[in-house]
Amino acid sequence: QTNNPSKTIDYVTSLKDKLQLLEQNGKLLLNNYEYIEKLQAKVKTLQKLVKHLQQPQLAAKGEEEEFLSNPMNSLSLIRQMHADWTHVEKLMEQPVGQKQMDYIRRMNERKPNQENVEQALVAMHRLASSYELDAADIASGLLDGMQTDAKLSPLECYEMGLLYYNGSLYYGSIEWLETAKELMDKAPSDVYNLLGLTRSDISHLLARCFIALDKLELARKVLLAEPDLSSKTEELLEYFKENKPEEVENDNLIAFHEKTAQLCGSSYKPKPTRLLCSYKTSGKPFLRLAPFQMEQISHDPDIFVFHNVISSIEISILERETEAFMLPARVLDNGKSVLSNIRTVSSVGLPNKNFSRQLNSLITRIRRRISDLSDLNDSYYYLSEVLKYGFGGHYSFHNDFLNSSVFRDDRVATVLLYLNHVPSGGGTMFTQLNLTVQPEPGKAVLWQNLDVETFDFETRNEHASCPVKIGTKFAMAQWIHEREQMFTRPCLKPPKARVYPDKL
Ligand SMILES: O=C(O)CCC(=O)C(=O)O
Ligand SMILES: [Fe+2]
Repeated sequence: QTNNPSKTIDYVTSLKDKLQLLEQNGKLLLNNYEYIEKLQAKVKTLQKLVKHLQQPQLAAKGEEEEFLSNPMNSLSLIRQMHADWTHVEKLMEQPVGQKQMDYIRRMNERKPNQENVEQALVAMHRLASSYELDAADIASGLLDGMQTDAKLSPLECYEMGLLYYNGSLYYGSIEWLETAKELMDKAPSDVYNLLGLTRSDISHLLARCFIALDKLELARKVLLAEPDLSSKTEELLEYFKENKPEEVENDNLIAFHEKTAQLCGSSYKPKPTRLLCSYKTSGKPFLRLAPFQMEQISHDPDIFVFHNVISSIEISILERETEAFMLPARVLDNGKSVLSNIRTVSSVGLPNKNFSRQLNSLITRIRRRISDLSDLNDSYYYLSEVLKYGFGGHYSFHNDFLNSSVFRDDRVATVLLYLNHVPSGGGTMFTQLNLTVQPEPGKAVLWQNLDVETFDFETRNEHASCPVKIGTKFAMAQWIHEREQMFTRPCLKPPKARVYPDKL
């Protein structure tokens, strides 16, 4: 399916993987229509036969003796009883839809697994918790003030409730379970039953949440209101009390920066500034020919935004050619790169020897442009990354400096280049500056990770990627290192705050 064998399926981020799911669902549907047709054909044949075999019954009704005294009727009945029912039996025994059954079994291997579902549930949790959204709103398609025509069914709401229950977050669980119940009551359907969820399953778990919170009366009320459970209420309560769930901490359900809703949410408005927009023509000589539109969005620390840094053709080449190489991104933890729920994005490091020459040379051109706009020197052996965030995808607040004795050559600045429009969410928020930059294709934002003069850590530029609400976020990050600046930007004062351990 892809030209990179190590590519893992990512249903949350990758549109391609999601499209494939939709396609598979379509194929399963067709397969099932075929199965239903086969079943119907069998039913029809059986009906025809049975109707035929009903004839003696109809003819004899009320006049059985007279009917049987007629030799033709007797012969017919004897023959029919001997032979015809055997045919019916044979027909009944004939298997139906084997081919379709084999198909659905074969498709099992390609279905999302429990882990995939959990990832999607956690992504939804990230949206709910960072944007302070209600379960009922989300379920009805309302995402942070934006009404969409998508909805959740009681089945998904129940799964959310279960996720929180298993992470010992009982209030969260109760909210989702109550939503599941309301949805079920509003539009009752035996489909939910057939798919394995009954109203009493929900009440059951709800009561367990109340017991875990020592709210016995509420638990009793829930059980008494459930026809299937009411007679067993006291018994169940006893059992739940004796078998309270263990306290479990699920790292995936971490709390978010308290400013996320304010800085990333739909009500965020940038503060008016007196800062200027201009064309950047100074610096590298090439800028006199092709200046960048530049906006200063923060002063002390200085943060700049540049427009039209990359063309839509270049963006589509980047997108098309990097897709197959994207893998869940890692963060540095004590010098080691590890997977972590503080950064949920797919990425690929650049340049990459597996890329085509065309792509690598495009990346070199983009990096030269980044170097031009930032007045900083870059070198190909420093990392940059193409990033793709799916729904709920985020990067928790952090600084980009490495502060590690292993990497003494620290990151002096970051340029983040946005490659698409994100319909909702996905901004870059500067948590201490109360500032959020919203992605737009071709827009770049430049901030310093080290103080311009002292090369000390610029902690005020702590930032985060807002969880994506709708759509995906596609971007490229370029971290620029201090060593390359050695001859153009001498360190005026030695960094004071940077204390590295003596030994590597
Ligand atoms: O995607 C963003 O907005 C921020 C990304 C970022 O901070 C990083 O990758 O270091
Ligand atoms: Fe960062």
